[in-house]
Amino acid sequence: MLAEWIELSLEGTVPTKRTGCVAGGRFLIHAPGILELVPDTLGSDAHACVLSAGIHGNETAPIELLGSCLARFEARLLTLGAPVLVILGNLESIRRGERYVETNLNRLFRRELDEEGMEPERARELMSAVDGFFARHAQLPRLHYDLHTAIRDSRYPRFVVEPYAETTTRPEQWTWLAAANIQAVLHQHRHSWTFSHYSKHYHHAQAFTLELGRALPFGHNDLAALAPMGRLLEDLIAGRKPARAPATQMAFFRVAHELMRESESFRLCFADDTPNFTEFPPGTRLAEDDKVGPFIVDENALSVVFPNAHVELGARAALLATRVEPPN
Ligand SMILES: O=C(O)CCC(=O)N[C@@H](CCC(=O)O)C(=O)O
Ligand SMILES: [Zn+2]
Repeated sequence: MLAEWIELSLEGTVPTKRTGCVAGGRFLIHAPGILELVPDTLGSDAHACVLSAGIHGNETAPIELLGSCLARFEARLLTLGAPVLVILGNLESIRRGERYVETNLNRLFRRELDEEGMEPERARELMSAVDGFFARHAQLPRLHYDLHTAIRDSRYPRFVVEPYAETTTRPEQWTWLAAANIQAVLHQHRHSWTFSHYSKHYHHAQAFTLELGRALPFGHNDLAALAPMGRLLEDLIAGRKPARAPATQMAFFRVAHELMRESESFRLCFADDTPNFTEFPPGTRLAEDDKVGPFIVDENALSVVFPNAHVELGARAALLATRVEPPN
């Protein structure tokens, strides 16, 4: 049943059997694309884990990765030892293979949200699912990995975005991520209303957006490159202590500026296929916008992440970051 859950969710089929047994516990289907796994017994290092994918519909590798973890339950190669909320975010955009349908779901995760439409409705449903899940497992440390892939190549193909919030990231997180072959970390400098930010800001969870390579259609992903990340997910699901590696093997960056698309005239002054983390020296003209004028790199070199001139008006068109020391 679990192995088929992703397919059934994408078909829009609500299974008649919404609860049942898995190795080490049971599953509950709360709504399309929202599945909770409840263990009979907690593992020695159990966290309450939210694992989400498909917040952007064209980012398929994380969906395949979660699918292979679920399939391992069926094969009894994995035993549940922690409560896990598995989420497929934007079902209609996954069906269409598009980033979003009407608006970017990953900018809507705030409790004051008053917009109407498919994505705002889904954001409210997902926020409520996360609230209920963390309330049901309040005795456990909270964790949320929101799994994505990036539009373009990257100097660091696998990296995480650490959302901005008052809660600090526990040092062990860096060691788990390093062992999972994450190559870089980008600290956000302000609130961003993404899904991982929601769990960190409102629930004080250890939370990240994980970028796991490039966005490709189903069946074209290199899951071998994600095997260490698959092992980290399986350790979390089993409630085991994950493998560790020195945090210093990752490169750390902090966002210094955010380029916003303020008008129709906005354009980036570098090639569309410029890889993430490409560094531009002082004096480089990075963007032009009739409304706010040009953006020119001042005295410190800046690395560009997620450049996209075609975002909605008022939305983020790129993050500009500087290299920083690894946390102690
Ligand atoms: O490759 C891109 O340009 C976008 C990839 C992506 O979807 N990234 C996330 C990052 C979220 C964050 O800032 O934590 C997004 O833009 O939503
Ligand atoms: Zn994404």
